[in-house]
Amino acid sequence: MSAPPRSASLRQAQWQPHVLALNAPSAYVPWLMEGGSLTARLKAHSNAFRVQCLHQRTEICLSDEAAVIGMHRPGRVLEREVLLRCDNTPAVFAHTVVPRSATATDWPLFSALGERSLGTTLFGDPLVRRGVLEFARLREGHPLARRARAALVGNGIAAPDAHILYARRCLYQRRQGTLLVTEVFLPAVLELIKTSTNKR
Ligand SMILES: C=C(O[C@@H]1C=C(C(=O)O)C=C[C@H]1O)C(=O)O
Repeated sequence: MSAPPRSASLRQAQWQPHVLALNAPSAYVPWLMEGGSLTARLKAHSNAFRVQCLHQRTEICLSDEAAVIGMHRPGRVLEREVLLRCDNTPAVFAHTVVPRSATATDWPLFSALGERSLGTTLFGDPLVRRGVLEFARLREGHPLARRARAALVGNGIAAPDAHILYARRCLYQRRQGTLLVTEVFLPAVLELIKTSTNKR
C-alpha cells in the first residue's frame, strides 16, 4: 500500500501511549504526564487561572477522533475549544468532542460549561471513567495545531515559532457517553513556575 501523500501525513498525528516516543523536550514531560486534573496543575503554577471559551458548537469530529469516541466515521459532535490562561497568558489549547448521540444524562454539565473548567466536572464525579493518555507531536498542518495558532493570533498573540506542538488526549466515559479531551501544550507553558501560594 502506498504511503499517504505528504500533505496527508502533515495533517495527521500518530497517537501513542508512550510519552518518551515523542522525544519531546524534557520540560514538557511533567505536563504531558500529569495524572490528575490539568486545571489543578495550571492553577498551582499561576496566580490567576482562566478558561477562555473559544466556541462550543456542533461540528464534524476530526478523522483521527471518530473511532476513539465510538463512531464508525467522522460525524456530528458537540465540540468545545478553549484557551487555558495562566496569569492571562494562554498555556494550553484544549479541544473536547462529545458525540451528538450522547444525552444530557450522560454529560449533564457539559453543554452549559461556559468558562468553567471541564476538569472540575470530570474529576470528582464517581460515574466518570478515565481512559489512558495518548500522546502525539502535532505538525503545523494538523487541524488542532492550526486552530491553536489561529486562536493565539485571534487574541493578538504571535503564533509560536515551534514547528511541532506536543499534545495529549484522554477518553472519558460516563453512563453510555464518551467524551474525548485533547490538550495542546503551548510553549508558554514551559515558562510557568510553581507558586508556593497555590494549592494543588
Ligand atoms: C480535563 C480537564 O479540563 C480542562 C479544561 C478544559 C475545558 O474547560 O474545556 C479542557 C481541557 C482540560 O485541560 C482538566 O482540568 O484536566
